[in-house]
Amino acid sequence: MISTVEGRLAILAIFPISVVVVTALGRYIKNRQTKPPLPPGPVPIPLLGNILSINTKEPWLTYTQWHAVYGDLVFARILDQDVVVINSQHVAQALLDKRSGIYSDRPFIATVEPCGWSIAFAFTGYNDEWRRCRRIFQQTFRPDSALKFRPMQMRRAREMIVNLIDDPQHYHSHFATFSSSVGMSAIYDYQPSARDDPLVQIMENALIIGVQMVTSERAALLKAFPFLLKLPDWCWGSSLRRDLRTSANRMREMTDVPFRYTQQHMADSSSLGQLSMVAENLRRMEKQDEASKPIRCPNNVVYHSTFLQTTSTLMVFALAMVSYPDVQRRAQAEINSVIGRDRLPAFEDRASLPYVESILRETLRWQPVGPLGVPHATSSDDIYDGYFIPKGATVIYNIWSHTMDEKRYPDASRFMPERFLDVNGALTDDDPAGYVFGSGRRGCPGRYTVDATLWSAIATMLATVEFSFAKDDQGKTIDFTPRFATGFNHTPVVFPCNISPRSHIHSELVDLL
Ligand code: HEM
Repeated sequence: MISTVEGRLAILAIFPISVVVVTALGRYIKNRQTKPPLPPGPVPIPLLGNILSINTKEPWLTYTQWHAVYGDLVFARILDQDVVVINSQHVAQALLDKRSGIYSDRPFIATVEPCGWSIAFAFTGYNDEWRRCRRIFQQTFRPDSALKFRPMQMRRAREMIVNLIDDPQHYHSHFATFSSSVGMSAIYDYQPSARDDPLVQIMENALIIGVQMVTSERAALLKAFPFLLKLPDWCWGSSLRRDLRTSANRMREMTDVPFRYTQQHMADSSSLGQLSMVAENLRRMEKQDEASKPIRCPNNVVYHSTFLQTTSTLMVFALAMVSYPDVQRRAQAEINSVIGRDRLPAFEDRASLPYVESILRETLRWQPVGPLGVPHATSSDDIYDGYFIPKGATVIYNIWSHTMDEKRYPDASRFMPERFLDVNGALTDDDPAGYVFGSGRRGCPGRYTVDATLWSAIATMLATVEFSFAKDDQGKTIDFTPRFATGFNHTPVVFPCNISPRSHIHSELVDLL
């Protein structure tokens, strides 16, 4: 009898359980039927996802291999994070540009806050704070407004030549001084000294460590194992925490010191600060009585971008000139025939120097300094080309895969500016600026400024100096294999290089620089 009652209870219990199971099963089947599949990609392993198959030092190489196997849109997992890799310019335009309302957020990067980069608006989510910062930035750096920097950019480029001729061995340092002096002038109206400037050093020290910390792969590690932030200094594995702390302190210094400089100099002189971004905005805010926070936020990233990206691009240029002397000779011949030898290139000559222009394009393509740009994130679910892209996915734009696309750029690992010229020597429509600066609403707002900065430096260097392989004490060429520092940036490590003034650059001309 008892067993019959239990049996009836069991039958009664089975009913609600079956309802739950059937409903869940129904939902699962419905989801499978209504939700399209995720984009193709490598099979993840439990908990770790695909992290073990990613080259964490140069992830763009892995993503480019995936491109060959899975196509233009690849889905992967880094630990518990959904990741979508965009491998074609066409897909980047379709998603980052045309659907920018969905694709303009930034992912949570666990290292950004602890390493002091949260004030950099490049990492801010797609929100009102970002809009405010971006507006401030655009007011100073939009194409027509950026024109005002041109005389300063050219002046700085010529100063760099004097340094290069004077002290060629430290060419990297002169590139860095040039890049930061353009940035410091544009942001703070600060004029760094030609060498060992204290503010430039503060900036360099802060960035060098920060860029290693904010890569998606390192951030995923901290997100998955947040206890790494709590480890005591003596414990194995605490180096991440120590590096983050050092970075945060240096970032604070890097934000405050030059900002105070501009405030001080605006107070001392009414003429100073007229052209810089901070000064322009301080003035605007004095009138509008706004809080000062939005002024500060874009500064760090401008430092980062002008300093690291510009310096890295000039390093790529120097590497190309040493490795491909024919290219250098052809560019110098163009400059000689268009400008002559008695004066230096000016922005007005730009349109008449297509080969120099093609060198700038090839420099951006050959070794892109930001091969993965800055990651985006989706703010809602999306369906593209029959594939489901979930809300909250990190979206990585793999710029490297375009630059190395053998169909578009045959012999892609070779530095070949001619690929951007047609049979008549005129520039083609293919300009890597269309992808190396990212895409959509978060695309690089500094691109017009940096385009002029790079052109002024490259054209002036080609007109005045000669890059060649360095020689040892016995006069033998020092051969080397290029090495690259990686992290957020991809930048050539300093290599042996000889820089000498071109034969017609005599001392009087140098004095005129
Ligand atoms: C060769 C030099 C440079 C390269 C290759 C470069 C490239 C990029 C890329 C790929 C992005 C991410 C775009 C995206 O999310 O889709 C970016 C963002 C950004 N860049 Fe640049 N950049 C360079 C120089 C500069 C300069 C000189 C400035 C400042 C004057 C600058 C300011 C910024 C800012 C503020 C952002 C963040 C935009 C946002 O999140 O809304 N960049 N840059």
